[in-house]
Amino acid sequence: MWCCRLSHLHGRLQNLLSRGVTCSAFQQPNFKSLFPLAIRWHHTASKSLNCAWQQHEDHFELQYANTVMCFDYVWLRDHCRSASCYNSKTHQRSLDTASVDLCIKPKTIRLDETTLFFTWPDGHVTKYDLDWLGKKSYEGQKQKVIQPRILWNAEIYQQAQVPSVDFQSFLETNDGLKNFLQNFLLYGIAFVENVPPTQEHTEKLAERISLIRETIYGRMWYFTSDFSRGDTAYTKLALDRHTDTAYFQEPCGIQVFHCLKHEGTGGRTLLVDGFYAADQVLQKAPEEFELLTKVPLRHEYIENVGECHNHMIGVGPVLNTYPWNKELYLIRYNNYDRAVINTVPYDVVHRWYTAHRTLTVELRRPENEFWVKLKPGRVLFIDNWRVLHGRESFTGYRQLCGCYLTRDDVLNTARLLGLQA
Ligand SMILES: C[N+](C)(C)CCCC[C@H](N)C(=O)O
Ligand SMILES: O=C(O)CCC(=O)C(=O)O
Ligand SMILES: [Fe+2]
Repeated sequence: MWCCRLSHLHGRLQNLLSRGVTCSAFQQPNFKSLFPLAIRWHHTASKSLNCAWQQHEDHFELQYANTVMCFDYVWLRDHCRSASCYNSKTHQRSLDTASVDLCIKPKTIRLDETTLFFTWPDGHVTKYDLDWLGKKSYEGQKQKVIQPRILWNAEIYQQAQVPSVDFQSFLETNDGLKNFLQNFLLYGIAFVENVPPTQEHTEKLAERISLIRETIYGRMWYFTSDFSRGDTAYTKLALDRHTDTAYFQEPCGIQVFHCLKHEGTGGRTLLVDGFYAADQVLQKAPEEFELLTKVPLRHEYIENVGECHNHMIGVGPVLNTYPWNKELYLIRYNNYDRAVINTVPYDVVHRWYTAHRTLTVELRRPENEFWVKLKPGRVLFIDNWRVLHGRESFTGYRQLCGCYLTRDDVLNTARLLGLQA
């Protein structure tokens, strides 16, 4: 067959899938499938368009803009943007995909300028713009850059001199908000300055970019070292680097911290870019990185203090990557809240501990630690899916307020401002 430029993963997927549902027509060799239309290439008249296509037995192949793309026929029918298949006002599919014959093939295919026309056996016509197919295809999106990020250690972050955004400009201008979000997306942390040191003003900030995620800790939280809750956060003890709410099925996306008062010593905040550390693991020990993406873990929060009774459990690997491009999108790292491991046998457990140690060594390198003293007026936003936080032990009276944000809504705001998120 001509179209052999399938990625490894894709190849394996296809093997797997071909053992599942296949169309009987493909299994019985007939004259047509022995002599597919492979030799009959269709070229566009204009050389400048640089487009060629051919109709294979089980897929449509398109060469356009220096990319070879292979499309499944059901996919081509399913993504039809005609008025009866797709509501362009709501951007929702109207077509019932289950009504599409899984063995569907177009009756005819025609290219006119930059539009491909597929006529289906029932006479329905689907039009595709070549650029649209180029952008939306598997092969096209594989080439697309992943979320732009600047992975950092303390030196990289400090040298970058990332500016903080002023409270007023954050609240009142789209540019202020956009700059803030751009930095937040790039580094996973961002600061707002000159915020009046009250819970109400902190809440206003949060609401400017997102919905506040209410949790067992409340909507806005306000805490001191009074052990009002059954967690070390509510003490004066040091806290090693961690991500919060690893014990939720979906850990909180963003954490907001505003230190309203501290009369005492210590209490500095530690920040570590988890993606930078994970990337070091990927470079040095790729099979350990892989294992950290594979072994599912439980994290657990059990609380019985005063009126507070909670038992939360979240399941997922330490490193979460997208299966199609291996991009890391979430790290769950909380050694305090990690529950009993019993999801894999003992030999895998041992390899997992080795991999976890490698990651921990990276996370603990002093050069990866960025320390800041939170002060009244300076609000810190942390991407809790990427950047770990911790704190130094402290003395005296210390008041912190803040909240969690829903990640979807922060990204929504970023996209509406024209940012890639
Ligand atoms: C105080 N505040 C509400 C911010 C967090 C409390 C959560 C602490 C928990 N061990 C965790 O890491 O998720
Ligand atoms: O007290 C601090 O600075 C942070 C404590 C903490 O980790 C948390 O509240 O999530
Ligand atoms: Fe925390």
